Amino acid sequence: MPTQLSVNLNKVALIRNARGRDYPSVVHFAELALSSGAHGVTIHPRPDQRHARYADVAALKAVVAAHPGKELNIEGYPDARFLEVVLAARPTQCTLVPDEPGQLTSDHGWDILRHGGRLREVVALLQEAGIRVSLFVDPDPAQIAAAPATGTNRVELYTESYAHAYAAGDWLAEWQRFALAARSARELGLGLNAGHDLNLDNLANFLRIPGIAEVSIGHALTVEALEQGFAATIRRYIALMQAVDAE
Ligand SMILES: CC(=O)[C@@H](O)[C@H](O)COP(=O)(O)O
Ligand SMILES: NCC(=O)COP(=O)(O)O
Repeated sequence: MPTQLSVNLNKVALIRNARGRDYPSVVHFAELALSSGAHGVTIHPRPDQRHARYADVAALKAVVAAHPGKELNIEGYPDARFLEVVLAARPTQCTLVPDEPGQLTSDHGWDILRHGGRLREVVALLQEAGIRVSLFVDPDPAQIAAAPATGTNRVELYTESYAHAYAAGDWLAEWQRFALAARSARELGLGLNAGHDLNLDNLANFLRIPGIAEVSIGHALTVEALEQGFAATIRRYIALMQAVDAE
């Protein structure tokens, strides 16, 4: 099956929150993402709600429901508030991430060997509600080997180290580490997702690893959209101002 793209809208939400009104609208950008061919949308509400908010979950559920076959993925740390919101909305997928409350961004995968018992309980709770579960993991064969005992459907490989190596021009060893981790996951019967700092430069090479079901991409995708639209938008402003001057 071809790899699916889930567009992470956290950074759209971050800009929205800067002005205290619904502009840019996360719902509107979800519509744009889905109607442009993305298979799904992702948000990662954090406890401080500095970008995606818990209230966005239900709003996005409604948008995705209007696009049959498309998916909503909610990422986050499984504290009581997060689980309450996710269980109420029943997204297609919930990706559990081991974040600290004030964390700038996700920077490591689960230590499943240590937290497997708790993860098993949470995975079961979410699956009983019909939600597919993915666990955010480092490309570490020992952690991946521990994942099936939690009952999780998938793992999401945390790709920051690959993205960093790719940007430095020395990616082969890191790519091989991910390829090996991916193979272990596949052999254990786990579905495979990947994400963090993937972008238009590093993605094609990464996808030569077989069996990646889904990539979720947000930060770079938002910056790339800005870069690709910025000059054209400025030209429209200049043209508009010149037209007024010429009146
Ligand atoms: C789990 C993961 O890698 C993404 O959720 C990423 O952390 C994006 O979150 P931020 O937009 O908060 O950095
Ligand atoms: N799960 C990763 C994700 O949703 C997006 O990460 P990033 O592209 O914002 O780094």
